[in-house]
Amino acid sequence: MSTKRRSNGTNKGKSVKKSKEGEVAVISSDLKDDVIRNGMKDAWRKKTSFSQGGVQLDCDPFPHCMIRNFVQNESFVENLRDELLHLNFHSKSNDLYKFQQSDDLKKRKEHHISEIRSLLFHQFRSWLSEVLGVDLEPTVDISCAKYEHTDTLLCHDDELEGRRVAFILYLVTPWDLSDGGTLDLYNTNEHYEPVSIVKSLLPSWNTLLFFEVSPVSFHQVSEVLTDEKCRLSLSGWFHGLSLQRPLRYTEPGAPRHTHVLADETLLFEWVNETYMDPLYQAQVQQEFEDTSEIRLPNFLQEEKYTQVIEALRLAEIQWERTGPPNKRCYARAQLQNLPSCLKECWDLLMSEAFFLLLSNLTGLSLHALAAGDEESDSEGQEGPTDGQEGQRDGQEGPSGTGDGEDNRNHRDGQGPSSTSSSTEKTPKGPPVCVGELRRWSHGDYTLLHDSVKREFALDLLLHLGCTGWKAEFGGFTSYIAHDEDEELLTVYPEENSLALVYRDKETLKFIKHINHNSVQENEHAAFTHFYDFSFTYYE
Ligand SMILES: O=C(O)CCC(=O)C(=O)O
Ligand SMILES: [Fe+2]
Repeated sequence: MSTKRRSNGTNKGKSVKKSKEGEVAVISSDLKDDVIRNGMKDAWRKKTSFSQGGVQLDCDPFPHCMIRNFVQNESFVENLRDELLHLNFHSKSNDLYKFQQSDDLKKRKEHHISEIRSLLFHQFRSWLSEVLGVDLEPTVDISCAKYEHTDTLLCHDDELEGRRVAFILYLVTPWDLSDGGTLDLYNTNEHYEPVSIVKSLLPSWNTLLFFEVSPVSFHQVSEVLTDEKCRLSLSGWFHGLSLQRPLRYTEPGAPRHTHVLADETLLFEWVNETYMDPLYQAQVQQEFEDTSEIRLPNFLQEEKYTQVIEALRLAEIQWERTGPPNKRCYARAQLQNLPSCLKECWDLLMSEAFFLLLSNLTGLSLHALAAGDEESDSEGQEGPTDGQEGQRDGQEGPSGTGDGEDNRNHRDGQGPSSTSSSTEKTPKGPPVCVGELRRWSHGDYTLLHDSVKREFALDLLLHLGCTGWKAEFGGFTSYIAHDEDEELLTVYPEENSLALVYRDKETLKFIKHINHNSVQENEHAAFTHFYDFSFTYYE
């Protein structure tokens, strides 16, 4: 990446510096034009489209507006870009994003940065306030972001108390669709949940985009695919009275099942006999009780493992895409027409004998015959990885977290079940489980979110078809402590290895976005996706 973009080779030393420092940012003349201002006002009120000069408003799927040549003087923008590139950048990565963020720009004294800050939060804010017919506070909320190869910011709505209008000023060299990094806008369903991308905007030099932050303003920065260019931008929010937010929709939890009565021979046919030895089980249990996690390599017997892999690769499995995209994005096998061998593996994981095996391996009370069942009480157990209290979820695990540090997480922590359930005791019924057979490939992920209950649970992951998979591709399961950025445990895909993790109510998990490296660095097409059986057991 060159920082010398369109630099003027004829200017020299001191004189350049001096003229740079005196350089004033001049806002696009379109924003001083009464016809445009009135046209915009009218269109915004009616939620219709408007286009004149460099200003273009579109209200589908939610109101957003592009202003081309936002700063009139080109050289100012070039110098601003150079100034920004000299800042310190910090790598940011969690469930929702991977990118680099600059030092805080609120108080930076550099000339071009202070100039653009003042232009945005004085001149432009007053134009915006008038056009939108809303009071916008002088609060300065701005940072600089750098997205490079495999960086992304997944589906989110920007909603956070006080944010009223989001803006992004793009400072990119010519950008193509094939470079990735588009700003994708989602439509929403009757529950205000994002459904699919209906518009993709290409970033372009000196173009400012703004949109209203609302319950339906779902968007993402798609993964940057170019490894030659950097997607540089200034972005932030104008603050004002937030729009009314409807109650967040709570998904119905996937139904949980008690064990199925299956012939015990299933267990002996399928599971590596090492794990059937009571002495070995006792050792595993000891380790699990100490660490709340364990990996059991070569879990399926060789013959069964080979059959499963063949079925996964060759058989006709009906995969359905999961959503909504602000929560999850991967393929899930439909159970109705699962090939018999996979159905058998599924039955194994749900069988009474398997519940007993898990009890013996973990010391949890998943079966009446498990030792110590009477006195064991999940509420009293040390949590998996951090020993804190409280998490319960109804679906695949995660619950919301705040990211107070930089406000990029865009979750409000106000899900209907986010606080109340953490101290409640769950009435005990028989042990139950819920499971999925999933396929993971480029672009897939799960995100932390607020709308799930928190509870103690045993997670089981059996990875298949992932030989050659690298951590840098993503696709690993990350366990984190609620309300903290601290990573507690990472489960990397390992071939035919069973991972067991006992989590408490405060432990959340997500699957890291699978990036472009998974396609680019894999010579073997077979490695571009992998599978897992993902089950959760509740005492
Ligand atoms: O850079 C963009 O196009 C959008 C950035 C964004 O959505 C955010 O920072 O919240
Ligand atoms: Fe955003």
